[in-house]
Amino acid sequence: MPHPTPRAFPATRLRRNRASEFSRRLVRENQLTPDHLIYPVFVLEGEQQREAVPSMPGVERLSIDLLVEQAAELVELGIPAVALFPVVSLEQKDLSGTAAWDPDGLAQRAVRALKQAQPELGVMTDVALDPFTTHGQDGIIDHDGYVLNDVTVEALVKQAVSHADAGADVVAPSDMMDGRVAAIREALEAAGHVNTRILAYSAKYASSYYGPFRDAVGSAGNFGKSNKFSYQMDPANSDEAIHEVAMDLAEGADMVMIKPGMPYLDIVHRVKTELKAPTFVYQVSGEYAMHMAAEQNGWLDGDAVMMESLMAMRRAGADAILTYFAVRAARLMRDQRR
Ligand SMILES: NCc1[nH]cc(CCC(=O)O)c1CC(=O)O
Ligand SMILES: [Mg+2]
Repeated sequence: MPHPTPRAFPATRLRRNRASEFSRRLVRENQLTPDHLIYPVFVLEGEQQREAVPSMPGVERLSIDLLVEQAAELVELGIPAVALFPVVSLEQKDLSGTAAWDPDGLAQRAVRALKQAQPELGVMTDVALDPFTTHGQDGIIDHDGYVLNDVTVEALVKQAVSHADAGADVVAPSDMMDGRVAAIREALEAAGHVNTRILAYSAKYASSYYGPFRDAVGSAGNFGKSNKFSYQMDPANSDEAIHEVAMDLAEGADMVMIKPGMPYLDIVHRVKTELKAPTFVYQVSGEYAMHMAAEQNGWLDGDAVMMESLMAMRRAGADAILTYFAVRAARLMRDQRR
């Protein structure tokens, strides 16, 4: 599209507005504030437990008591929500991930503790079986290791309802089974949870950028050399993402997610412009790890590329961003306002 009133140089000098900070601010087309951030956290059993994740410098797994302390800072910083990822021991895992819908499971207890301590902080839960299966797949497998769709959906429904029963504000199926949003929505309605939001990981790609996350939740070891190609999307596809998102919206999703982030911003842009629904993006563990590695080597300015990467997601059309940088970015924004 040509500019509606094309004018020639020197009547137009595009550098004029860039000449001062005040005019750069006035013509800035996109904003990034703490309102746009969601903080993913890894939850551990026990008390006063804090474990570093080596492939994610600066990220720690926390026991519920320490997570509750962290939640106070999130509220103070103006971050609207957390996304919980439980880390359970191998003894609690089995072939079908039955610990996932235990009403007193780690995620369910974490939800209750957070909602009690910080009622205004939105709590999102991950609906998928991978933290709870011995094989590390997101669903229940047959003898050949194929993840069974409809059997898995039944398990996911139990998991999602148990999260809502515990007080989760948003359940976020990240499993990529077909039909799970409709099934979860129906069960939530039947259970009276009419305002529980569903954030559907609608276009989740079979990405190698998830490596550090699998270290963090301890699903990597069991997972070994297998992959998730039979349910997560092929990175070569883009129309298919529109199809996935449209279906999840039709099934009752309130918000949709594109994942990973920076390598998939074309998808974020298409989804937002074509479907016009609340569109979130996940800056995943591998993206975080790359930024941190470059920063620690002195190769990139960490704060600057962090903010640039987040703004790029906003510019592409993301309404909110799940990012391990949420706290660091919100602290930086607070300090810059002072
Ligand atoms: N349900 C699995 C899940 N939920 C979030 C992530 C990745 C998040 C990240 O890399 O930060 C994954 C990884 C996977 O599909 O194996
Ligand atoms: Mg789908």
